[in-house]
Amino acid sequence: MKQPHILCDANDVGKYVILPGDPQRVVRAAAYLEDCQEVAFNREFRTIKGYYKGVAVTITSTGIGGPSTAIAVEELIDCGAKYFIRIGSGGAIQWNIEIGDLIIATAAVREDGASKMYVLENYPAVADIQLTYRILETCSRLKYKNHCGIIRSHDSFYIDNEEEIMAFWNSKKVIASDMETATLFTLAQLRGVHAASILNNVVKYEGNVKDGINDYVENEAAAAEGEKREILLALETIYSLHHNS
Ligand SMILES: O=P(O)(O)O[C@H]1O[C@H](CO)[C@@H](O)[C@H]1O
Ligand SMILES: O=c1cc[nH]c(=O)[nH]1
Repeated sequence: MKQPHILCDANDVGKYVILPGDPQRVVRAAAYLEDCQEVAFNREFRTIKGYYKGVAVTITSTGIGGPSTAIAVEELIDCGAKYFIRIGSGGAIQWNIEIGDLIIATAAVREDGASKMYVLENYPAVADIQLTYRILETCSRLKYKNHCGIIRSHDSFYIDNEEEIMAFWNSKKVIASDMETATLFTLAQLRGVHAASILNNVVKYEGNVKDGINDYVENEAAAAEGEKREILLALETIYSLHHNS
């Protein structure tokens, strides 16, 4: 039976799933797969399947935010998915993180609404330790610069008191923001599947949040390189997992 939102069934989805937010990132990731085909594209949920060095991989976009991520993850689990690696974009909140650097989340502050519908706020949103460790090992083998730590997942991209919030989380040593990881981690723990999250940093501040942000710096080439790296890191991790577990 096809799932109502992702429009996939068990024949379309493998054990290993990569989760970008953006449906266009699915298309860019397809370039790294062999025998790749689009399985479905409904609303924000675009799914492709193919092989990376002979290992079956599914890639599904979650759209932006917790609600659509929860829908995608629930339906993918129903189709048989067991391992999830988010490949997102994020905004650094520590100033040593450059555009295109990879951020590997150990846990996420639950500022999302979706995970709160599942379980109390004091339940932690933590990454799967073994999967995350394998990502870190793969990252050092590929010699990709990375920052590993706690991130925060929020629900509102545009807010009035953003600098205040950034300064607060900066002081708590939280390293980046995104909008999906907390929902993914919470749900994966509750459903007994494995989840990890890699973000490509797309934001660098001019000035310092504590003294006032002057501007955001953009660097499209570095951001594109970061995206390429997070795709390859996820694929190489899956390959390593498949052959060594
Ligand atoms: O690029 P993706 O994976 O969508 O991730 C980030 O980008 C979106 C905001 O622009 C949010 O979904 C945020 O988490
Ligand atoms: O600053 C950013 C950039 C990407 N995604 C976010 O949630 N925040």
